[in-house]
Amino acid sequence: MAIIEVDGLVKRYGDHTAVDGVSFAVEHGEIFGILGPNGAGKTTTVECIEGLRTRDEGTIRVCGIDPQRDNGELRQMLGSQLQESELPDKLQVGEAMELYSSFYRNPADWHELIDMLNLAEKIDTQFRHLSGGQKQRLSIALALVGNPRVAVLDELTTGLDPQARRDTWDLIEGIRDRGVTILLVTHFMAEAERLCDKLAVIDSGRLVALDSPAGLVARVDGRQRVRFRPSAPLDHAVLTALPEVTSVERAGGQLVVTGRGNLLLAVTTALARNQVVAADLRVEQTSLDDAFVALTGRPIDA
Ligand SMILES: Nc1ncnc2c1ncn2[C@@H]1O[C@H](COP(=O)(O)OP(=O)(O)OP(=O)(O)O)[C@@H](O)[C@H]1O
Repeated sequence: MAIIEVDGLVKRYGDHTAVDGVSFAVEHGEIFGILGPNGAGKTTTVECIEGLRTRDEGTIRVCGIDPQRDNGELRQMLGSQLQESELPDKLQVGEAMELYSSFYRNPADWHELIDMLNLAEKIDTQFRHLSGGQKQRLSIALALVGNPRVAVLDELTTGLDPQARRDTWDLIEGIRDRGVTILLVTHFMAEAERLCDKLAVIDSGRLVALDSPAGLVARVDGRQRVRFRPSAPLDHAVLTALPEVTSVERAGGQLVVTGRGNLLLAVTTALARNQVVAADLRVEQTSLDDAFVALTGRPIDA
């Protein structure tokens, strides 16, 4: 059963159409990712879902509620991650949890949440003295304190170091296991691939694909990359002439050959014929990054 339904969403800022006819449905219990480059319209989309922005066209339902019509009821169902600037510097962790609990009819046991998020030792610590990772964990705790059916997490792991990011991913999976549906905004491929059951890929305000990470990769499957360091200068035409090869690029001292079929055999045979040895040879399979490039024509961070 769909817990969030977005149909033909349009949002304009003056002459600029930030979201241009986006439609998707999020099923109960999913981790649903909205993936796209900076400025694609991801935050605008989720803020329309959260009832924080007024849409220009289309319909939205969250647990059957129109966010624009019944915002009070929506607040009881939906937990939003706070932006860092929204908490006063001197507010202590325990005080923040107590305050936010008071906003809800049926709050969670915040002490239990604080334990789960590994913040028990920080209950008396002021917000300004928390590390980046601790602030993120507190913002997740605050998003969950109302016992929401849906949690919206926007750029959750931006600014975290790799270990804190992986810890946060484990945490998100734990929250989903408690039955909370998660709407996750991200521009990290690894995060999308690791966490999301389904992804809406948004580019320039439009939905360009709606699929599981594996489904997106499968669309461009069959494409491979062979990467190596040639032992001697090599005319690229030797490789581009091969029917298996679609492109040859230089990356530092390496050559990156993209293609299909038995690419490895074709490339190594051509190199041997030209008395070139391939050092540090690696074969890379298609990733979500490749799928994104195939869908939008450019890498996500371009
Ligand atoms: N309040 C606003 N007024 C005018 N333009 C806005 C406003 N908010 C966003 N925009 C513009 O709308 C477009 C979409 O912005 P949005 O923040 O939704 O993108 P995003 O995909 O979340 O980007 P990011 O990853 O950088 O946060 C951008 O071009 C942005 O500059």
